[in-house]
Amino acid sequence: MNVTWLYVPGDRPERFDKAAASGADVVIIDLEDAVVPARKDEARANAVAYLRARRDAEGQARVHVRVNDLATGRGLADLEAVGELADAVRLPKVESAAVLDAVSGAPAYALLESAAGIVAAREIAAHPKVAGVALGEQDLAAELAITDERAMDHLRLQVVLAAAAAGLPPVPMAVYPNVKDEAGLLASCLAGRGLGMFGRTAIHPRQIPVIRRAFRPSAEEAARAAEIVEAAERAERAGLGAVALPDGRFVDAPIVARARRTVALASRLAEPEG
Ligand SMILES: CC(C)(COP(=O)(O)OP(=O)(O)OC[C@H]1O[C@@H](n2cnc3c(N)ncnc32)[C@H](O)[C@@H]1OP(=O)(O)O)[C@@H](O)C(=O)NCCC(=O)NCCSC(=O)C[C@H](O)C(=O)O
Ligand SMILES: [Mg+2]
Repeated sequence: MNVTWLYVPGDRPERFDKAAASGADVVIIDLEDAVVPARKDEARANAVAYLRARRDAEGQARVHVRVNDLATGRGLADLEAVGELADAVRLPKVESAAVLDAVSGAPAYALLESAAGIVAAREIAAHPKVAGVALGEQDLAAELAITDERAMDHLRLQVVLAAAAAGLPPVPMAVYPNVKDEAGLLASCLAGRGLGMFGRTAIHPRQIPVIRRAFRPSAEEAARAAEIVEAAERAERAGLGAVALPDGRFVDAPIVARARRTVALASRLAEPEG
């Protein structure tokens, strides 16, 4: 399961390899808002050249491309150019499921970045071409004049629900816009984790380890989960579906399922020793 995605502007090809070596699970070459209109053709050509030249190697980051808005000719031309080469495409400013009918080729991730997009989240998430959804919080905050994090939490939860109801993977958090505020990034990731979000897109390589730390179960959480799994296995051998731990905590099927996920995640995100 991916935890970190790193954006790199399509007109900075000298940074593509740095992004791939950053430790991010996925690199997103951006052709949209990080690129000024005058450089968009060049950015698309850079993305195509990079994708054609890359060699799949063990441990290599996957490469996604954020194309321009599919409601524009430029977005459709981006899709035509990179759709068969990228591991996935990210579609900005999706506001209705209808626009997704144009998608072919790589799996598509829909970005909900406007009031209309949030309102249509359920139908967008349920579209068969959609492999996942995420928010675009900078665009949302600008459109809705949001300055209170609690307001953003309401929007996040709507997308979390739409994704879960459609059977999509958990929703990753949107970019944290200050590349020097690591404490703020960590606190924000922990808050998003509490809303059921998982993983985060980054805009700078230094954000990657902070995001991994935030979504890695703590040693205490991992130990508690392992204890639950062991108790469940003992209960199963005794023919019991529900038991209480010595400290009074109740354990049944959904609690065990969650604990198993935590154990697996702790192992997947374990820091290398030394
Ligand atoms: C934010 C940046 C413009 C900062 O760039 P800069 O000031 O040049 O960074 P540094 O001097 O700290 O760079 C240090 C070294 O790190 C490399 N670097 C920096 N950023 C990246 C990157 N993204 N990928 C790869 N490598 C990177 C530099 O090359 C330096 O390396 P070295 O010279 O060897 O020391 C910049 O980080 C940046 O452009 N970030 C990405 C911006 C972007 O793509 N934005 C689009 C996504 S945002 C979004 O999606 C919002 C959403 O739509 C919404 O609505 O919410
Ligand atoms: Mg945006």
